[in-house]
Amino acid sequence: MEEIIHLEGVTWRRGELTLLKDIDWRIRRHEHWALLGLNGSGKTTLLNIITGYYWPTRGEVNVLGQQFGQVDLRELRQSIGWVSSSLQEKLYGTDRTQYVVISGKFATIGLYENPEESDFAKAGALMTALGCAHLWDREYRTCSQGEKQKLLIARALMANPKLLILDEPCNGLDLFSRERLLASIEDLTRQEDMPTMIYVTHHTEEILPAFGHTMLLRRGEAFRQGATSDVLNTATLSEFFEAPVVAEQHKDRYYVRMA
Ligand SMILES: Nc1ncnc2c1ncn2[C@@H]1O[C@H](COP(=O)(O)OP(=O)(O)OP(=O)(O)O)[C@@H](O)[C@H]1O
Repeated sequence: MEEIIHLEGVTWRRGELTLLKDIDWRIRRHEHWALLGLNGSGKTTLLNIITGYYWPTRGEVNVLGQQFGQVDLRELRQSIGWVSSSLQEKLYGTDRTQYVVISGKFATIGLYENPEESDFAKAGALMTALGCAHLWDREYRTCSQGEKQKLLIARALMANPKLLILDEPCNGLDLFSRERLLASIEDLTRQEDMPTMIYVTHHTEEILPAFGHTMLLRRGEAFRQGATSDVLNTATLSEFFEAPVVAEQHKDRYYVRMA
């Protein structure tokens, strides 16, 4: 399966409102994408379409080679990891972090199955890869926001997803926690057997070089999409934000300021 996502003409209406309009999007395997848009631009709505929680009013949705309408969505969702802050609130604060991670294999909040030796080994390896192995026996509630995000990514990877959605993972992080989390994500993208990733954000500077493609979403429309280096420039972003901005490149990342 070479295509991870293939959307054609996806439109989603709610009453009088058109919240997504004619979205075409094609993501190939191992092609990591950034999805950039301001508040209310439709990012979460689009993710809900991809994960089958919303049904498009019009258009075709094919995810992981499966055409929606002919697929068991619960089964498909087992191959998609969606890391978002809303999950953080649902987890049990008193659980040890190792169980928070391992329970990702079973997609449960709390661990009710007997994990195997290999599950502990895998959780340990993932936590090491994300730089949070030292938290192994800690209560989840005692971890910082940045640490929790790393644990949630490890948790999502326990299920061997083919698609990993990182939904604004740096929200609420200070500059240094953010950079530590981004460095861990960058490390992951370099490892073999990692899923194709979609990184959702409001901020261009969070888009790592590994996210070689970017879609700009504005008022439910795909304003521009393509190679990140072609999309994140002063002219395109000024038009996109409808405000004069300057995009500056520093170490293969793009920083935007008001002109
Ligand atoms: N079920 C719904 N019914 C009506 N309107 C909705 C529904 N879900 C989302 N919206 C509206 O659709 C628009 C896009 O919302 P969405 O949450 O997808 O944006 P977003 O890009 O994820 O925003 P943010 O960055 O703030 O999370 C918003 O105006 C929102 O109020």
